Amino acid sequence: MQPPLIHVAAAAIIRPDGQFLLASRPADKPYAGYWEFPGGKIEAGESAHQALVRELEEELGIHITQATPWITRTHEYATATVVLNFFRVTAWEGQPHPREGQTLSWQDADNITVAPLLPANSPIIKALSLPTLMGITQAQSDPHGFLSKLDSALANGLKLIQIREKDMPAAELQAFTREVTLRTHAQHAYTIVNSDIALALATGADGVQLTSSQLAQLDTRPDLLWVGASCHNADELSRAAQLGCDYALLSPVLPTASHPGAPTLGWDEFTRLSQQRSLAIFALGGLTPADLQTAQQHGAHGIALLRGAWQ
Ligand SMILES: Nc1nc2c([nH]c(=O)n2[C@H]2C[C@H](O)[C@@H](COP(=O)(O)OP(=O)(O)OP(=O)(O)O)O2)c(=O)[nH]1
Ligand SMILES: [Mg+2]
Repeated sequence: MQPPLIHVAAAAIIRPDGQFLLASRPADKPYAGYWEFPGGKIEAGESAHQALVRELEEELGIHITQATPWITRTHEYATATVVLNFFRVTAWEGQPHPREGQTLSWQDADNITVAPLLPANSPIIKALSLPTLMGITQAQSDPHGFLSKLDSALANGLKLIQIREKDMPAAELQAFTREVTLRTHAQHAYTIVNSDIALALATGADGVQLTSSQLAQLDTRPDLLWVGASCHNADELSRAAQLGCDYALLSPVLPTASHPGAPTLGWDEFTRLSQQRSLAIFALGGLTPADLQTAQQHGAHGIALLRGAWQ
């Protein structure tokens, strides 16, 4: 017999300081004492968002006013398969308080102090430590000048850099990657290297961004903290999820200066493609920092910027 399929809506309730709320499951429920994201089962006739609003009123006495769809993970427990629809909740009315005998705790993704977590939740905690804004380097014409732009961007809070310098000679790229990594690490930020796994490993960078052709060829996830993939369609997104990537860049969302007139996804297609995905998705293509909220409203984890990150 197939185990029953249970659909759940759950919330990463995120404060402006980045801390999020976990709750310990009350004594009368399965997995009592385990820590979870507040939420619960979607009832017949409800959307995931409606279920989330209801559950957070019932469990925490808050009324949420800003919730964006985020990551969907399926987990097989012994007695049921659970489809968890996670949302990022960033605005609410009222103070969260335990209404069902739970214990509540605000936590940092990098330093979880409660245990045990529900087994399905570790990838979600990891995704909470993934910054929402990625800057893709544009250094080829002037690597030295670029480093001072990088320093300003880091000083302004940029936490995720992707090095993508297709035309830089290998020796120069290696030195550049080491330099960028030193500077990002000094600011507790991450460096991702485009496509070159060996370079990422050799330079102490934090991750690799796989191209679509690498995605098709690799059969194991590279051994780095962050593995992302460049995706343009549903098949590539599925492949990235299968390989265990943490995130995908989905592009091109809007027209770009570099490819005028080229076909774009637009936000509707972006939403359709990114729905029900088990990994975080960044929108890329023709965006500015002001598009972050729009992207998240359409199901993105965040946005990736080329020139817009360095102005
Ligand atoms: N709320 C929540 N449930 C999770 C998480 N991770 C995870 O695997 N689950 C599983 C545990 C449960 O099997 C299911 C959620 O069901 P629940 O017991 O919270 O449902 P509910 O609030 O509607 O409770 P009930 O009234 O039906 O007892 O999803 C999570 O982070 N939050
Ligand atoms: Mg619940």
